[in-house]
Amino acid sequence: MPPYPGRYLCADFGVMSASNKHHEFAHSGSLAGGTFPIISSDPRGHIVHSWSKLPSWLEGDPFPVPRIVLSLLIPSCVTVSSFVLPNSSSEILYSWRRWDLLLLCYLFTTTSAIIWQQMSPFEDEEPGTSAPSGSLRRLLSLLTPYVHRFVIVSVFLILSSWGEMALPSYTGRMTDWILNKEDPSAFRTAITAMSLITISSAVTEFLCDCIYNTTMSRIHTQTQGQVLRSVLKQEMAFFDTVPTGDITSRVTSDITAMSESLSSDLSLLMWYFMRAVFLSAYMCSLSPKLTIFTMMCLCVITLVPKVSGTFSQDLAVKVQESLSKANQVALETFSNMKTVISFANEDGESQRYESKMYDTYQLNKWEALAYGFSSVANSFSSLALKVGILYFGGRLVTNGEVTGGNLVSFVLYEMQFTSAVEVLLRMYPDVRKAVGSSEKVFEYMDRIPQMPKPGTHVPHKLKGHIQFQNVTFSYPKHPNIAVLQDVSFDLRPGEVTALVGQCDAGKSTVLQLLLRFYEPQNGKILLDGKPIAEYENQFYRRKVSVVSQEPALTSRSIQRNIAYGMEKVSLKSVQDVAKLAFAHDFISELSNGYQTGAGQKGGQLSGGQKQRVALARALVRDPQVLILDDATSSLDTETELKIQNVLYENAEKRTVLLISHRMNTVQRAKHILVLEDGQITEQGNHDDLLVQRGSYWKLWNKQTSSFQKENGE
Ligand SMILES: Nc1ncnc2c1ncn2[C@@H]1O[C@H](COP(=O)(O)OP(=O)(O)OP(=O)(O)O)[C@@H](O)[C@H]1O
Repeated sequence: MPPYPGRYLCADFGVMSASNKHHEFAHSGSLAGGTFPIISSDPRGHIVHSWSKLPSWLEGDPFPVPRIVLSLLIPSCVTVSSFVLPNSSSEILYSWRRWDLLLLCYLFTTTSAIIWQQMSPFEDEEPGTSAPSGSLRRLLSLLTPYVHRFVIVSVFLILSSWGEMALPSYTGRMTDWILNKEDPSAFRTAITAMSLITISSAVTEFLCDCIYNTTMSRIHTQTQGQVLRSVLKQEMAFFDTVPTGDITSRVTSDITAMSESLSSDLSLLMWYFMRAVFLSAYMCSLSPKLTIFTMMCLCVITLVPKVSGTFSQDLAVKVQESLSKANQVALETFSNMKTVISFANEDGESQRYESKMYDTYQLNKWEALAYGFSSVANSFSSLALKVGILYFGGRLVTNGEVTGGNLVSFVLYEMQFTSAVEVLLRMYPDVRKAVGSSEKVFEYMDRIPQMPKPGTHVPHKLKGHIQFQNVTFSYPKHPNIAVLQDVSFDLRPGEVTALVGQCDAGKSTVLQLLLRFYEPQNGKILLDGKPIAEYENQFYRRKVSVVSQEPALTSRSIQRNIAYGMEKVSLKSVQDVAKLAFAHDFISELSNGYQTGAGQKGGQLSGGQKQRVALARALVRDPQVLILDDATSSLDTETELKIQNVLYENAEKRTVLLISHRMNTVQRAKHILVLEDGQITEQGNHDDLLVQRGSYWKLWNKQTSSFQKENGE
């Protein structure tokens, strides 16, 4: 099935079919063992896949595997010996004195125990990671909405796989007819039937491929959108702790690897599983003994890819992590190009990138080695299987247990089956690798944001009265450092309140809490008497607007930057707010006016221009609460004064919080809060605070004296 044709040209067997049956076998083995996933989330929001390892009647048994293996020992030995030593089944029960048989039994027991151990699923120690089989099931769950299409695909799949059995079946029959010198017309009929069935099989395969691939493309697109949506819903702490390179790599390359696995590997899995079912059924009808022997050999050789696959999957995860670290360096460098150039650190950044890439190269070498090793190991085990099957098949022929024609058919089926296994063994590590890629994607997709449930409150009228009540907060990255301690204050409607303090006092943190980027550990933040978390998100973000010191603009037109996040805003409204923010004049002078692109991160505008565009962007929403975090720091004194006038003159319309380092911008504020080491130490108006001769007085004196010095007064 495209994009992987699903047929392999084997030198010795001609065109052979491949199968993913082994993969399915391994997982159905774990199901047979009574395992099933339990999905829950830990307190940090990570999805945890845990596994109930054994059925309830076996839980609490400290030695379940040896016990089960020992109980199966004698029947297993009898079964094996019936193949190896014909007519000795009963004899073996009384032959424990024979060292060779005893050795054979223990050899079988050990092998069974190892197989059992290997097939039991992994337990998740790490929160947020899912077991490989869990990921596979999760991959399959993506297909659920398209179940009706898969029903059609399955029907075509069955018909096509069944049709493929015609060639070996009719070849066997023709052999019998030739050997028995039967009617030549029967020979012609057989050839016609065989051709018709094979052509029908090819047509159904084509239809199956078309439906399957269109469905898969749709699933790919949807998954990519789902992951991005899920990432965008995460709380700010997630973006603080997870590097941007990591997130980008998950949303782009990991999803591509995962969808490739869905479209090629999963298609192979389905296709060849069905084929293997038909092959084994036909083989069983011809010689049950030889079929059982083939299956038993398959059980043993599945160990090889299982072991090598686990190793290369671990390596694949490490390579991905290492690559994402290198990407992070490149991303950081490109986004800070001006800093890199101004400090002439191009070589330093190149070296940093090269050193990360060197780490990836080292891991890649191990990965290549592991891949080579697994290929060789798979080839050897496949060779051993072929020899074994030919040996026992030959014995059955000489014993006369199957007819000549049936033997030919059986050998043809068997060759398809073994070559399918051979291809499967070769691709098994790749499948594991793809499943490995999907683990992190699902980790992001299933991550529950650590935020309270979104609120629904949408009042008709909002006054804009903000209250901080005994708020204590530390950033998730440093949970032991309280950035705000027991902070209480009011931002009253119709007033400009200023927040001042030394660097690192926690001023911007107040803003971040107001914007609901983080949740305080203690205390409440209320808007008109209701906790801010109870307000509907869109409504809240429209009513509470912020302009920061370094506003982030996007690479779209200035008009669209001002109207960012709003659906229908006329050019006239945009121009009106731009005039209020004293941005209209400079925008009109640009080559394309409001349609001029702002450049990446607003890079084509100066710091002051960016701040004015950001102010217009906040004002266009007509917010009830406006927060300015050093928002005019890059403006010249004259423009800053003009903007201040606008704010103070329109103060009665809304609640304004002014965070500033420049003391001259805050002195007109009705209420001034002084923040020191995360605590409000003084509050009042400018004159009251100067009289107190406290921290505010010191800050004021410091700035005015340095201003006087600068002006030579
Ligand atoms: N995302 C974050 N994760 C961890 N710690 C942070 C984070 N943001 C700020 N901090 C820390 O919180 C403290 C207060 O920072 P904040 O930015 O609120 O101070 P500020 O008063 O606004 O400083 P400035 O005036 O220099 O902007 C600082 O020690 C800072 O290192």
